[in-house]
Amino acid sequence: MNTAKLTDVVAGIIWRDGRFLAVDRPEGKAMAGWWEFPGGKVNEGETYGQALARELHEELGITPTEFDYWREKVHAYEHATVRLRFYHVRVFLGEPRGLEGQRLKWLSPHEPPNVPFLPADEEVLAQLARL
Ligand SMILES: Nc1nc2c([nH]c(=O)n2[C@H]2C[C@H](O)[C@@H](COP(=O)(O)OP(=O)(O)OP(=O)(O)O)O2)c(=O)[nH]1
Ligand SMILES: [Mg+2]
Repeated sequence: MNTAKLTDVVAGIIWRDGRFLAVDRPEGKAMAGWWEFPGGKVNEGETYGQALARELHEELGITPTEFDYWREKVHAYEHATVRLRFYHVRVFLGEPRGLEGQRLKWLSPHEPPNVPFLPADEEVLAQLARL
């Protein structure tokens, strides 16, 4: 694995009433049509927490106020290897909206998602179901 090309990504598992928020990747993005946890690439000079707050604000218009780091997942796609850092977001301000044209779904961790999640997320979903 070429770690020189590792892309740091943060993603939020945003909880409400026992469900978490899934979004799809809109047309025009790499891997459009796949579903994921909201988030994105960490910018230079940013902490992970700052990156998470910025991405959730840009993509959903919410401000996370209580979140905890959960786990990491490294996955090699053809175009890049990503290091995903997942955070449980328990409290946030605002009502999530798909500001980049994403569709939103609140999913139970104990039911099959019935939408195609990005390959890196499959094992993460399986672990969520066991929490
Ligand atoms: N946000 C997010 N990205 C994921 C997940 N699983 C997964 O493999 N990825 C990958 C897809 C992308 O290669 C990368 C995230 O990059 P991105 O394109 O969404 O980054 P971004 O939001 O900063 O978007 P952009 O400004 O670069 O368009 O991580 C996930 O659950 N959430
Ligand atoms: Mg993103």
